[in-house]
Amino acid sequence: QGLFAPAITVNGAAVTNYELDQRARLLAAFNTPGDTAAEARRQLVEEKLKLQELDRAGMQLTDEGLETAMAEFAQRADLSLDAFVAQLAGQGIARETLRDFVKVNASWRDYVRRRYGSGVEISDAEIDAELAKTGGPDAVELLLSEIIIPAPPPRAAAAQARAEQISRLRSTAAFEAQAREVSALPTREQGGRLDWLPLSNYPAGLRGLLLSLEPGEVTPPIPIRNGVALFQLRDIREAPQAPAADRRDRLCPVRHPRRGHRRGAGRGAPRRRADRHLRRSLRRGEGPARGAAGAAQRGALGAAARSRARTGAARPQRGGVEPERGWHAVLHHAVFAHPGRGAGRRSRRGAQPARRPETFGPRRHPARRAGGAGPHRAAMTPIAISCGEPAGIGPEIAARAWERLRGEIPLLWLGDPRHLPDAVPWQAVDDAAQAAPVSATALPVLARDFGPPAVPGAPDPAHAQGVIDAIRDGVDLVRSGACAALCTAPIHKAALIDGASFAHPGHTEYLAALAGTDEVVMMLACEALRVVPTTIHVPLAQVPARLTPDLLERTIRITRDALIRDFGVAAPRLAIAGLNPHAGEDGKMGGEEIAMITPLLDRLRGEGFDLAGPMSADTMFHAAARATYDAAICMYHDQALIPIKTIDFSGGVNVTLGLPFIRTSPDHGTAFGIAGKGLADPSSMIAAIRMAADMAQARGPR
Ligand SMILES: NC(=O)c1ccc[n+]([C@@H]2O[C@H](COP(=O)([O-])OP(=O)(O)OC[C@H]3O[C@@H](n4cnc5c(N)ncnc54)[C@H](O)[C@@H]3O)[C@@H](O)[C@H]2O)c1
Ligand SMILES: N[C@H](C(=O)O)[C@H](O)COP(=O)(O)O
Repeated sequence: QGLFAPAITVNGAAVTNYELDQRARLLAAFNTPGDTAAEARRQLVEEKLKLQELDRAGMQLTDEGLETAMAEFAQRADLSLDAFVAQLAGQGIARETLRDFVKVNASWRDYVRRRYGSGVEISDAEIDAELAKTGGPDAVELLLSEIIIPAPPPRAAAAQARAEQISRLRSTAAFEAQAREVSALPTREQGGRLDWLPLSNYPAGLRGLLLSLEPGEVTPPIPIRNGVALFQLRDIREAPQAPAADRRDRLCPVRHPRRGHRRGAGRGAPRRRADRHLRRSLRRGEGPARGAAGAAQRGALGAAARSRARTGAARPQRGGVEPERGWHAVLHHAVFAHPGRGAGRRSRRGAQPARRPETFGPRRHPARRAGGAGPHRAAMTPIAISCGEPAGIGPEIAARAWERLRGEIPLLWLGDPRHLPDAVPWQAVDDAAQAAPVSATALPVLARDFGPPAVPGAPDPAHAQGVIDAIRDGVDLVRSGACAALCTAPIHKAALIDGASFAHPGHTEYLAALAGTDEVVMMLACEALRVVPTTIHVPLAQVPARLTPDLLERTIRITRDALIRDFGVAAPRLAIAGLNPHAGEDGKMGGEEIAMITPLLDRLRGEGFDLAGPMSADTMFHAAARATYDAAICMYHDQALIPIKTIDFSGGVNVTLGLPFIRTSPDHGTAFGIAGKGLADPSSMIAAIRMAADMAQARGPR
C-alpha cells in the first residue's frame, strides 16, 4: 500500500499510512510507553471523529490560535516552537504532524468548554443519547461528593462566591462540612458523599472534567439553572466486577461511535439509581446540567483509567507496562526530557497554589508555592516504602499509590514481591539508585524473601522478621541518603511480637530506637487538623504517671520546631488539651492541669511560645476552635487520634517528628477485614508519600 493510501476510513474520512507513521513517531518522541503504532491508530481514529464533530459545530481554530497553542505546547518542554519543531524534524517528524496533533486537542478543549460552559437544561433523551454513545465509561468508577447551592437570582452572586471558595478546597472533611451547610441535595446528610459509581452515570459533558480531577480536587463551580454544582473527587478506580462480555464490548466505541451499549446484568441497579438521582436533580433545575468542562487531562491514574475506558484494555499485567497516552504522555515527556522544569502537579487555577502552604503538609517547594512548575520529583531520590504486614492492606495500597504517583514521585518498595497484588507491574532493583528510572513504568522493588506466602486477613508470625527488616532497611536507606524519606505501611504489632519478639509498641518507638533517641513525637495531620499525643502507645491507666512535665515540654518544643522547619508555620500556635474532663474544672475533676500543665505553659509563654490551654478536650476540635491553632497537643493516644480519624480518616497522615530522618505513614492500620479484596482506599498512603516528598524537598538535599 502507498504511503498516502487510506489505511482506515472513519465515517468517510481517511487516515493514511503516512499519518499513522508520523503519529507513531511523534508518540515515540514523547517517550510514550507501549505499542506506539497501536496508540497512533487509536488516537487518529478518535481525532477524526472529533474533527467531524468540530466541523458540524462550525468550530475551527484560527491560524493565529493554532500558532499560539503550538507555542504553548513547545513551552512545556521549555523550548521555543522553532526549536521544538527542529528537534522533531531530527526524528523525521513533520511540523504538520505536530500541528494536527495540537489542533485537534486544543480545538476539542475549546469546544467542550464552550459547549458545556454555561447552564443549559438537559433532557432525559439527551442523557440517554450521551450515555449510549460511549461504552467505555463503564470501565471506570468514581467516588465523588456533590454539592448543589441553590442560586435563585437574588442570591446568585453570593452562591457563586461561596462556590468559588468551595472549589478551592482540597480536604474531603472541609467539603463535607460545606455540603452539610449549603447543599440542597439529599446527600447533604452524609456530607455530599456518593458511593462508587461508574463514570457512565454522569452526563457525557461532565466526564472529561471529572476525570481531570485529582483526589481531593473540586470542580470549578458548574452553573446550572437556579444553582451552582460542585463535585469533589475522592477516588477513582477501574470498575471491579465488570463482566468479561462488557470488557470486550468496550472495544466498540471507537469503531462504532454511534452504537449504544446499555450495560446489562449486575450493573443496572446502581446505574439506574444514579440516573434517577441525576434526573431528579436535573428536572428540578438543580442537577449537574453540563459541566464547565475543562478537558485538560491530568493525573496518571485518570489518564490511565481514561485510556482503559476508551480501549477496554485490561489492567496492566504483572511485569507488563501500561502505556500512558495522549496529553498525559506529552506532559510526561516535557517533565522527563527536562528535569527541573517539569509540569509538577499544577493547580487547575493557574496562578494559585494547589493548597495553602501552611495548613496541612509541609512547605511546598518555593516554585510550587508560587503555583508554578517545581522541579519534578523524578529528579529526587526515591521515597522508600516498607511493606508492612503482608496479610494486611499494605502491599495493595502501596501498589495503588504507585499507580497514582508514578509520574510524580519515584518510589522504592521494600518487601517480598509475591505479596503484591497480581496486577501491579513491578521490577526488582539492586539498589535505590535504580528506582527513579524504573518508577515511571513499574513499581521498583528491593526484594526480600519472606518465606511463606501471605493469606489476606491472616497474619503469619513467620513474616515478622521480614517486616521488621524492611523497616530497618528503609531507615538505613534514608540515613545514607539513598532514599529521601521513609513511608511505612501498617504493621500488626501482635504478629511481630509473636514471630520476632518485637520489643516496641509501634513504628514510632522502633524508629526512635534505631535513631538512638527518645525525643520523638507522633503527629497526625490532615488538611483540617494536626494532633500530637504526648503519651503514645500507653495503657490508659498508666497515662497520668507517664505524663511528666519533661515529656510534655519536649513534645511541645519538638512540635513547634517541626511546624516551623517542615510545615512552613512561621509562628506556631499550639492548643494544649487538659487531661481530665473540663480540663479539671478548677481542680474539682482532677489535679494535673493545675499542678503540672498550667505552670509549664506559663513558663513556655515566658519564652515566647504561643500556647492556649489547658483546654477542654471535648470542645477544642470543632471547626471554629480548630481555626485558632496550628496543632493540638493532647495528653494521650485516643484524645488526639479520635478527632483526626473522625474528621478525615482517608486523608490523614502519621508523621514522626524529632527523628534525624523523615518518616510518614498512613493514619490507618492493617484493615484485615478488607485485605486482598481490592477495597482498600489508598488516599492516606498517597497523602503520606506526598507529605514525605514535600518534607524532603523543603529540607533540600543533604
Ligand atoms: N502505622 C501502623 O503501623 C498502624 C496504624 C494503626 C493501626 N495499626 C495496626 O493495625 C491493626 C488493625 O487496627 P484497627 O483495626 O484498629 O484499625 P484499622 O485502621 O486497620 O481499621 C479500622 C477500620 O477502618 C477500615 N480501614 C482501614 N484502612 C482502610 C483503608 N485504607 N481503606 C478502607 N478502609 C480502611 C478497616 O477496614 C476497619 O473497618 C492493629 O494491629 C493495629 O496495631 C498499625
Ligand atoms: N497510633 C497509631 C494509629 O493508631 O494510627 C498507630 O498505632 C501507628 O503508630 P506507629 O506509627 O508508631 O506504628
